[in-house]
Amino acid sequence: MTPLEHLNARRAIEGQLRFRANDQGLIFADIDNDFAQASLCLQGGHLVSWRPKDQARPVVWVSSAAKFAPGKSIRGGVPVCWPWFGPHETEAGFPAHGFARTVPWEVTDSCTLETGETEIALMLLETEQTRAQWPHRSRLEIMLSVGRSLKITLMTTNLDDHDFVIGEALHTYFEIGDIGEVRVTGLEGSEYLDKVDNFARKRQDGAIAFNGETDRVYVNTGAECAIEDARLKRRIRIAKSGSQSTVVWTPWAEKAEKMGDFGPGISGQGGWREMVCVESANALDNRVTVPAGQTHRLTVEYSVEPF
Ligand SMILES: O=P(O)(O)OC[C@H]1O[C@@H](O)[C@H](O)[C@@H](O)[C@@H]1O
Repeated sequence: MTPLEHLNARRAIEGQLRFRANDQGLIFADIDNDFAQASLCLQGGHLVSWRPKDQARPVVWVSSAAKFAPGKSIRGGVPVCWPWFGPHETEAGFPAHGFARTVPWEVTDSCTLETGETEIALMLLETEQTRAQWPHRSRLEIMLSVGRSLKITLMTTNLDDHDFVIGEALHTYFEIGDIGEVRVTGLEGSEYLDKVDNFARKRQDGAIAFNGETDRVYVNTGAECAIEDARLKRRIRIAKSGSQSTVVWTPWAEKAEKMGDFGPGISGQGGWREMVCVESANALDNRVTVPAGQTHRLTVEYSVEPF
């Protein structure tokens, strides 16, 4: 049996969940149940897409130019940023947003819930690279429940005899009609660090609308957010727990051009216009101390309603 056949024999669910490999050897879990379709790349524990069946367009966006290759991060989906967010504090050579999104994970469980939703759980596999960059004994797990809503829990367990500090994010790319026509609500009055203005501390006045590169870490907020999308006539709700930061990011034209993997988009105006990242995080002021022997959980739930 090949590893893929073995995985399908142990963890596939007839009519709901099947594993496949791409031409680069990456393995994906494809989920199709009564409520939604989704695809998850085992590398990075990275959900690549999610479309509830009552939606014509996916809710989790992935670039048509995304690379699906060993050791490469995927442009779109739900990258798992861990055990740090942004650049590493002291080591400039370590990858931005940590290593979790580019290393192999393994499937530890899969099942159908009583509701008919599909649940899948994965665990990050330690490698020489992860041990060199993270010299603490820990276990990182992700649990996804795919249905009309999408629930994700990221679980960090400290297996060491000392406390450690993590930064983390579920760096979700949401699909939208056009960046010029959406508003993000829920962060009114919150304090943020503005990454496009040298991390200046500011306070959010009203809902967020976009007319240029935006890269903000809202701190000390566990608030539910929503993306109001006038063009796709839908509101995406983002509820969370165990997360005190929310990152809002759009690269806009110039940065997207430089980054080079946003694709032309459905409109042909640039894929970057059809996504916005609203990331449930613990970053900067809100990095988390995980005491020895304890588990920290970050949970999100995404749902969609007419707008
Ligand atoms: O290109 P990456 O590493 O996936 O990061 C994308 C963006 O991720 C956001 O979370 C950061 O705030 C941005 O500064 C960054 O550009």
